[in-house]
Amino acid sequence: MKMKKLLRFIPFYKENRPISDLNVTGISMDSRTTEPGDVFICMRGVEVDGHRYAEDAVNRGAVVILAEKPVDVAVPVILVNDTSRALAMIAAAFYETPSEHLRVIGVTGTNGKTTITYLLEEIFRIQKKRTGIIGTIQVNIDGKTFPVKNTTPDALTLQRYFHKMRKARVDQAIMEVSSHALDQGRVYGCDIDIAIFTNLTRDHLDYHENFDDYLRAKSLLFAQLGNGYNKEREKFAVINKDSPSAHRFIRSTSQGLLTYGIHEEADVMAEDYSLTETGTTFTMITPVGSIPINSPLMGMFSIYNMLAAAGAALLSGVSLPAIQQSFRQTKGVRGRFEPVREGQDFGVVIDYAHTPDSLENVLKTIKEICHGSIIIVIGCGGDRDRSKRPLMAEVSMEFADSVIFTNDNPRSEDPKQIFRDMTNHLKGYHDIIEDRKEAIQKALKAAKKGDVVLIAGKGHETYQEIKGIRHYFDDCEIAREILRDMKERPS
Ligand SMILES: CC(=O)N[C@H]1[C@@H](OP(=O)(O)OP(=O)(O)OC[C@H]2O[C@@H](n3ccc(=O)[nH]c3=O)[C@H](O)[C@@H]2O)O[C@H](CO)[C@@H](O)[C@@H]1O[C@H](C)C(=O)N[C@@H](C)C(=O)N[C@H](CCC(=O)O)C(=O)O
Ligand SMILES: Nc1ncnc2c1ncn2[C@@H]1O[C@H](COP(=O)(O)OP(=O)(O)OP(=O)(O)O)[C@@H](O)[C@H]1O
Ligand SMILES: N[C@H](CCC[C@H](N)C(=O)O)C(=O)O
Ligand SMILES: [Mg+2]
Repeated sequence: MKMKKLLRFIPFYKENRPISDLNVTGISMDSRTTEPGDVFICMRGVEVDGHRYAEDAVNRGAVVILAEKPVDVAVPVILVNDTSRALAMIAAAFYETPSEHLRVIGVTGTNGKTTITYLLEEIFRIQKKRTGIIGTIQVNIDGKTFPVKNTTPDALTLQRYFHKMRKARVDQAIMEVSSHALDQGRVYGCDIDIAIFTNLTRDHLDYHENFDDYLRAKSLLFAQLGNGYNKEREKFAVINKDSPSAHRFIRSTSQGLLTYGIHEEADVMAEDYSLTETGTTFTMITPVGSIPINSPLMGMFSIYNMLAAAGAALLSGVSLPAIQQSFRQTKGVRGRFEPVREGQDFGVVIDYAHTPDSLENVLKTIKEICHGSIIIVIGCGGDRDRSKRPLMAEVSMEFADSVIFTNDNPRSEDPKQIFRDMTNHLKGYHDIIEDRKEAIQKALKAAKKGDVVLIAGKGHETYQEIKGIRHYFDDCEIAREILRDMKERPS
């Protein structure tokens, strides 16, 4: 493709040499994987500055460099104000602005993104639509899966996936949009039709300067709504009206608005709800009528997730009975309040709660259904927000009867430091067992009839990252193994 053609998507640039006929065959943002014929884009990263690698990229065959400041290389250099935005626009252009031709729903917020994307996927599948999902667990394009490194991929990978979706004739794309992604402009070149906001509570304050900065990043999704190429379809923001930050998100967008909630007056609401051991029931009130909902999903937070999904589905033209059917049939999402049943007489739940708020929600839900004691196994991830560690520990101590702190993904950190951050200020009794398998074993062996063991923090993850190495580890599989073993060899 002609470089000039790609540059048409960038409002302002300056070249140090004429590039009139220059052809590029690919885009690269990493000198380690640059290929001959690529345009190399220098990104200012969190760890290093990509401008340093311009020469390496040229040595690997890059034919032109896009940068924010002059770099001394033997090929033409194009200067732009912001390479993150330029990457997003050029990647979209290179793949023929694929999101413009897809219907795209983007979900942001601290908790509930993955769950809502899967609820929506189930709804659209019942409608016989071809779906594409991009998120924490994996990318899934009409049944074909791809592993992921980030919840929201970098701009180049993202556009490549949208392109794949177009080729697979996907009707509906559904993606999670993280605050890191918004801050780094990963979704800048995306044409999003419906943007959902779930909630905003404490997380990622290692990356964002403070809570307001975190909120500002999240609200970019709504500020950008309608900036895409497709001006024919109306765009909508779907906002949780019960969130204390709702008004900030509502104010950020000039597009259509649909609100949902339980306590505040909203367009889509839940009334007469009841939370039981087998799920939730409520009446869903919407602008097109009311309908009873009966779902195996547990807890108040699940009602919010269903309202958000229902709001976006209604805006996409799905009927109320189809939404009702989907919520009734849903199997839930891997690692989200996932029960493990091996015939034992106590409950075991695997859950991805890794923020103080999600942990509190899950524990409160268990408290409502558990007649015995609650035993929790939990840790906090390394190289992530330290400020949430004491809060997660406090929530565990407040709601559980027995607490075992253990490793999550320590990453590059010393696990002992993570435990100190979690427990230094605690007064009550708790166990610390570094080895996660041993911790799970202790919890399961201690459980009595009617108790519930919550194994929190890692959900669907099938690895444990220790000092840069990912070791195979699956909470659900380990719990099953131990439970079967306990059945065969009762003590
Ligand atoms: C902290 C963070 O967000 N890091 C992300 C960021 O990497 P970075 O800025 O650190 O990159 P860098 O290493 O400094 O390199 C800068 C540039 O130089 C280039 N480079 C570097 C070295 C070299 O030899 N040659 C070269 O060209 C790099 O390719 C890059 O373009 O940009 C990369 C590409 O987009 C991301 O993959 C990477 O995510 C890392 C893996 C990560 O762990 N991110 C987490 C914190 C994250 O983003 N999480 C969110 C949300 C999680 C949630 O759901 O709660 C997510 O969306 O996943
Ligand atoms: N609406 C909600 N409000 C609060 N907590 C929730 C909500 N939905 C789910 N949770 C809790 O948060 C955990 C993570 O849920 P989910 O994976 O859907 O969130 P996410 O926003 O995708 O998280 P991540 O930022 O890691 O991608 C769940 O295991 C559950 O404990
Ligand atoms: N996507 C989140 C997941 C955290 C999950 C938890 N298991 C951890 O490793 O901290 C993050 O990268 O912050
Ligand atoms: Mg997620």
